[in-house]
Amino acid sequence: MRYLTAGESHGKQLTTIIEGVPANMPLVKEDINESLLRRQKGHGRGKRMQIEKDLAEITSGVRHGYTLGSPISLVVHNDDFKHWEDIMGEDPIEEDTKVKRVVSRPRPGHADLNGALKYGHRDMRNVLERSSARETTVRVAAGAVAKTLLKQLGIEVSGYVKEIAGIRAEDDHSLTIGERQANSEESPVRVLDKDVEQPMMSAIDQAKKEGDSIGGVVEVYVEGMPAGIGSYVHYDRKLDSRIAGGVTSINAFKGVEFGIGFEAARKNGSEVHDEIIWDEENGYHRSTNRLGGFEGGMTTGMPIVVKGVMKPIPTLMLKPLQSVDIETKEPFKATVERSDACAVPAASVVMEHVVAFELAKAITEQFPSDQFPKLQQAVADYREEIRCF
Ligand SMILES: Cc1cc2nc3c(=O)[nH]c(=O)nc-3n(C[C@H](O)[C@H](O)[C@H](O)COP(=O)(O)O)c2cc1C
Ligand SMILES: C=C(O[C@@H]1CC(C(=O)O)=C[C@@H](OP(=O)(O)O)[C@H]1O)C(=O)O
Repeated sequence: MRYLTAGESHGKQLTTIIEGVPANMPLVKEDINESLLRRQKGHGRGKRMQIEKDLAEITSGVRHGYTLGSPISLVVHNDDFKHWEDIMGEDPIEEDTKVKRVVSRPRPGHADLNGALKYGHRDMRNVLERSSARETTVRVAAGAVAKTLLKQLGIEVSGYVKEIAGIRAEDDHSLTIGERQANSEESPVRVLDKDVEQPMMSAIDQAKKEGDSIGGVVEVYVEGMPAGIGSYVHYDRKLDSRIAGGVTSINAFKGVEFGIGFEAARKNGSEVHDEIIWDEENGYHRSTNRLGGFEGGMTTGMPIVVKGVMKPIPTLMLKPLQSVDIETKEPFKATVERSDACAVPAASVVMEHVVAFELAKAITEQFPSDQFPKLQQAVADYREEIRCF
């Protein structure tokens, strides 16, 4: 499976084309829209989310509720486009109108300056429209298709917030994945630990009041992946590496950890690795899951636990950072009309879907996947084979 996305933040629409989804898999647009709605929620979002109501239109690849095996294309319209039609339209405009609207002031922390240098855009709107995290809408839509596939193979993926502005949620290891999903859905900051919900919300409100922004850490938890998915034989088939690449490709994500992550650097080997045990009912498994479900680029069959760190939002409402106008070379301090103060809760939904896509991709590479019922059978057979191995 693979996908591409197209679309600008204030353009007409966002599009994704997903290739490689097996034929005859049940898929309805409600599966996708539920995910899109979840991404829009979360305390700390700015005014844009009040304008948009993200809904996916399936424009190809699905017929009567089943996939065809042909590319699936999904479209999400930007409701904000109506306010930007004259700026974002495709038709040529008068030269003097154009000059007045040029964005010549790169925002620190964004793609603006580097993108302008690379593509030669003197109007940095040409960069910022595409580099915006608005694109994560259709990444979530593609991930929702992946989640639908995984769910029907008994694999569940859940994303939630672990930390905002240094306030950390305690992990209750007894929580099932169903409880993780339900609890995060109920929380305005998508956190499982109720004790930190209010402090996190207050930290977001404080940052908003000060016109500043905050970041955090999100976690994705996966249950039901059989052992041995991915590969050790080549760098580009290692599944943990693909997941890490996917996670750091999300706007504002700066790092990834599996299991105890960076903490492993401060521990002895005896405190890091997971001992192997076996019993008749479950086959091979581990007494601990400190490595977060991966060894040698492959799943161990234990839950996958992966964290991503999101930097604070770069656009600051009342504390604009210094930059340089590329036309005048004069320094300036950027003023803005709107921005999110914290998008960590929304980003946990994005990461959930990005991880789901990598997992579905790995599964469809490893098993025959032209026809969904055959894929289901192959995965079931493999589960039995490794249980008895
Ligand atoms: C869900 C989500 C919402 C975001 N909202 C904003 C925002 O309102 N304002 C902003 O300046 N950056 C926002 N960002 C972050 C920027 O898109 C990102 O920092 C920028 O594109 C530069 O990319 P980089 O941080 O990965 O280098 C958001 C990111 C995500 C994942
Ligand atoms: C539109 C979304 O997020 C946007 C991501 C974003 C950025 O710079 O990344 C900037 C803001 O856009 P605007 O300037 O239009 O207010 C966010 O609202 C979204 O998540 O759907």
